[in-house]
Amino acid sequence: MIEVYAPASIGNFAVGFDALGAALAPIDGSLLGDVAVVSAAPSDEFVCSGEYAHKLPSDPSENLAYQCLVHFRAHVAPEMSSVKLELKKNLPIGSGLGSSACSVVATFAALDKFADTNLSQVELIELMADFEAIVSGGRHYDNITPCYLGGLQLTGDLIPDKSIALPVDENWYYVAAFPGFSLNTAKARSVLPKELSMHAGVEFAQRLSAFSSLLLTQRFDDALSIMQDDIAEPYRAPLITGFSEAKANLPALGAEVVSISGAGPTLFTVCKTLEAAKQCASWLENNYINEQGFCHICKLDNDGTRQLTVL
Ligand SMILES: Nc1ncnc2c1ncn2[C@@H]1O[C@H](COP(=O)(O)OP(=O)(O)OP(=O)(O)O)[C@@H](O)[C@H]1O
Ligand SMILES: N[C@@H](CCO)C(=O)O
Repeated sequence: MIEVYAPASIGNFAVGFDALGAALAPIDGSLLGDVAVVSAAPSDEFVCSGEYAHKLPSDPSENLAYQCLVHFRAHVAPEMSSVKLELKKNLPIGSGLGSSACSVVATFAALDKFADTNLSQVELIELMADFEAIVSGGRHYDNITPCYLGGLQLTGDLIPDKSIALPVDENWYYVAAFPGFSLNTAKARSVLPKELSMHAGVEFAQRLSAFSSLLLTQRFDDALSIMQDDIAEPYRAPLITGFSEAKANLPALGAEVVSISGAGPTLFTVCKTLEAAKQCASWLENNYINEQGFCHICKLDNDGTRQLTVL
């Protein structure tokens, strides 16, 4: 039996729309992500379990994880024996935490291990991106690659090996708050302008390249000073109840950055101290999340997708 865990991720990471993503690890040691379990079976079987399984279509053919199994058998490992695939759906749907990416990455990584196909990093990333695009309203790598590789990833189709890891200040904390309602990624992409002005495009390129260079030269405070989302946030903030209020209140509590995680509605902050992170988490728990929501103080998950057990 192969059991693989795939962590939640923050797509865009404020300055890198569709181009930056960061994997999250709650500091309390809990796992924030999906798990795929693959084991030999007399015939193919799919089970979806976990806290959010009931939010997914009951028909296996509509579940991305099962679709990955069908594709893998047809196009990657036709000789693979029959398997039981269990997806433990531990991330909320439409959360802004890379939920569909977690299911896809965990499933393909588990199948690659089980079938001993030893796909390359690029082969796996391309497979994963193909499937995540089915439901996300566009092909983007900024959940897939941080989820798979861990850390903060500068990622895209034109990038060598599809992704480059960037360093961050290891002292940074990330508070991720899922408010308890969903926002469909495809809907959140539909409200974005189809084109950028020359000025906006140049400024986006300047901001992203400067941010990346400042991280690579360990100028972390300077990187934080330009970490803002001028591309998606202005159009998506109105879709997220409470976001503007959080953005107005959290800096006074020590949030260096407040931005939308991926396509939302989860928001995240970057804090330099644990005390500031705790203050922000407390405010968010009292003002941003409902009874279905949650808030985690995190560090980056530098391990990415990994096996939990091999039996
Ligand atoms: N295993 C799966 N995990 C997540 N979504 C799935 C899965 N299988 C099918 N879906 C469908 O894909 C769509 C996911 O849409 P969307 O991309 O908005 O959310 P998400 O990927 O779950 O969240 P996130 O904003 O964190 O990326 C939903 O309609 C959901 O029903
Ligand atoms: N980068 C994509 C998805 C991130 O989760 C978006 O913002 O639509």
